[in-house]
Amino acid sequence: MKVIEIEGVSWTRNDKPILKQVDWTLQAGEHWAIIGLNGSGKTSLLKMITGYEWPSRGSIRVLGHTYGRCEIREVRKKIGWVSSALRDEMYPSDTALEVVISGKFASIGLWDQTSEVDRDKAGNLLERFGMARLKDERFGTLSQGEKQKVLLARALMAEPKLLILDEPCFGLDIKAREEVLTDLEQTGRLEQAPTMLYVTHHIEEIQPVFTHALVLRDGEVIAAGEKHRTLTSANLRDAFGIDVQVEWSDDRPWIKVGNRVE
Ligand SMILES: Nc1ncnc2c1ncn2[C@@H]1O[C@H](COP(=O)(O)OP(=O)(O)OP(=O)(O)O)[C@@H](O)[C@H]1O
Repeated sequence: MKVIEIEGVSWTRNDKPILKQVDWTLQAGEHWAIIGLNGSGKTSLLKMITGYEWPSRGSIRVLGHTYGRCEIREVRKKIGWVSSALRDEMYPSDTALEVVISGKFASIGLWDQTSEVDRDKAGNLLERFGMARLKDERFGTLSQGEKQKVLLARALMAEPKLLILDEPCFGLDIKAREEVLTDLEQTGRLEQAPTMLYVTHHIEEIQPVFTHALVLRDGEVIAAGEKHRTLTSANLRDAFGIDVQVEWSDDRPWIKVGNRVE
């Protein structure tokens, strides 16, 4: 099954081309990383996938629904969203458990009745990420890394088919970052794992569970496919405009930086 099918998508704002003729298919069973510099169009592509922006040209099909011919709000219920920005959007006085439960309703704060089943499920998700002991702590008092784990559990509460991770490790120290990455690795390997889409400009965050990568430069796809074939020194030099060398270690790519390429 195709999870995302993007055909000939271009997006222009104020005469500025932001996405240029993007073609991309993501099949079930694959987990993708989207790589590109600041301003290369990563967030814009995510907005197309979640239907918050509309392409100037081309077609978008997500989880079998063609945008323009479906109820996008229904599709969004199957898409989980985790970003670093979400850390600041939750109510600091809600407990970690309440924040996780709110994922069921895709709401900020808890406004609906919750059941014993919801509380158990949220508790189990926190436990999966080693956070059970913090379930009654106020969200605002948690560390950045703990908040991000709570937000991952929150996204999984609604059992999404597609999980979008938009720079989830932004602002985390190396220990917290590795903990969140380990949780993602574990999530992607679950039997009922959602398809994961990880957006970053730090390629060393691409865990072994990610199978494919799409490299963007100035709104254009310069490489897309199996990660070892796409995350090459040549492609990343092209994408980043500096001399870089990629080295793989334990199936993770690491980057060494040389001189600027003109
Ligand atoms: N709604 C909009 N109107 C006009 N320009 C926009 C709009 N959204 C994005 N852009 C521009 O499109 C380009 C791509 O932005 P986008 O946020 O998609 O990049 P990005 O790869 O996600 O960058 P970052 O890593 O900094 O988040 C940028 O130059 C940005 O200023």
